[in-house]
Amino acid sequence: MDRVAVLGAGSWGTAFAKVLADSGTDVVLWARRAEVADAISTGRVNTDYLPDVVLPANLTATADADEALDGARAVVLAVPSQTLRGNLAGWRPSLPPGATLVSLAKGVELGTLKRMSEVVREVAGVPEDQVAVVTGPNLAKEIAAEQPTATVIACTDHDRAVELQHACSNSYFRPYTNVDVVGCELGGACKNVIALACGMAAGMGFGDNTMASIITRGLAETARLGAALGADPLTFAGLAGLGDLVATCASPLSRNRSFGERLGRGDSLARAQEAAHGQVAEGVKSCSSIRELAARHDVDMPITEGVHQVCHEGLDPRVLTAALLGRERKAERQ
Ligand SMILES: NC(=O)c1ccc[n+]([C@@H]2O[C@H](COP(=O)([O-])OP(=O)(O)OC[C@H]3O[C@@H](n4cnc5c(N)ncnc54)[C@H](O)[C@@H]3O)[C@@H](O)[C@H]2O)c1
Ligand SMILES: O=P(O)(O)OC[C@H](O)CO
Repeated sequence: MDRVAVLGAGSWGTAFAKVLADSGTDVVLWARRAEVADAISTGRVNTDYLPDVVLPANLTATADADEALDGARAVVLAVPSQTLRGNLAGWRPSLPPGATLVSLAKGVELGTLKRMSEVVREVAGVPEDQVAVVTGPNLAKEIAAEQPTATVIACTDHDRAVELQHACSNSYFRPYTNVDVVGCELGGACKNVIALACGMAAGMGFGDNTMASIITRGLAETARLGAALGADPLTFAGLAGLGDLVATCASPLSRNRSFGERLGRGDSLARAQEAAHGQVAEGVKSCSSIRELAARHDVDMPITEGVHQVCHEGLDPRVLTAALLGRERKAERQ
C-alpha cells in the first residue's frame, strides 16, 4: 500500500502509525495540536503520549488533515469512539474516493447505539465493504516498544483486509483477517466494560479466581449479545474476544482496568476521571450504550449492568459484588 493517513496522534494512533511505517508503508499522522505534529516532525517523538519511543523516518506528521488525507490509500481513524462521528464529519469532504476507512476505536456510540464501523459508513457515505476494523490484544505502549503481538483486521471485503494486513505486518506485529466485523467490534467494545469490573475487583483486593470468573462470565455475556446481533460465536474465542479480554483485564497499562481499580478503592467517578489525565477509558461511556443495546435485544448482561450502575448511578462496587454473587442460580450455558 503506497500511503496511509492516520488521523489521531494519541497513544494508539501513534503506535499504529509506527507499526505501518515499520512494515514499509509511508504514513502521514494527523495531530490535533500543531505542537504535537511539530515535535514528531522535528524530534521524531510524540512527547505527550509515547515520550520514550523514536518514530521512524517514513512517518511524517501534520496538523493539517487535508494534507494527511491527500492521496491516501487507507485512512485510519484513531480518535475516541464518542468523538468519531464529529471528527469524521469534518474530514469527509477530503476523504480520497475508494480509500479503505479503518476504525481503531473500541466502543458503541451513545444515543445511536451504533458500532464504530456503522458510524463510519453512515458519516462517510461509503458501502460496508470499504470499512475495516483493527482490534485485538493491542496495548499501545507494548506495541510501541516492539513487543510481539497479534491482532485482527476485520472487513467484509476479504481482499481489502488482506491489503491492509500486508501494510501492517512486521517482525513484532502479526495481523490476522476476519470477515466477522460485528463480532470483532463487539469483542473490542465489551472488553473495556469487563476490564472496568476486573479493575474494581482488584481495587477491592480480590485475586486471580475473581479475575478469571469476571473474564469468563464477561465473555459469556459478550457472546450472548453477539449471538443476538448476528456475530459468529467463534470470534469470541479469538483475538478480538478472549485475546483482548485477557490483555485488558490483566494489564496495569489498561486505562479501563486502572479506572475500575480506582473506583474499587473507593474513588468517586470524578476523582477517577481526574487521575486519568484526559486519556480515554472507553468503557465508562460504552457500559451505558452496550447496556441499552442489550436491553433492546433482550440480552442479559449483568456485569455490564452493574458497571453502568457503579459508574453512573453511584452504586458501591461492594454492593455490586454481593448482587452478582446473589443472582438466581443457573446452568453455565443458560
Ligand atoms: N491506547 C491503546 O492501547 C489502544 C489500543 C487499541 C485500541 N484503542 C482504542 O483506540 C481509540 C483511541 O485511543 P487512544 O489510546 O489513541 O486515545 P488517546 O486518548 O491516547 O488519543 C485520542 C486522540 O484523539 C484525538 N482527538 C481528536 N478529536 C478529539 C476529541 N474531540 N476529543 C478527544 N480527543 C480527540 C486526541 O487529540 C488524541 O490524539 C479508543 O477507542 C481506544 O479504545 C486504544
Ligand atoms: O487502555 P485500554 O483499557 O483502552 O485498552 C487498550 C487496548 O484496547 C487493549 O487492547
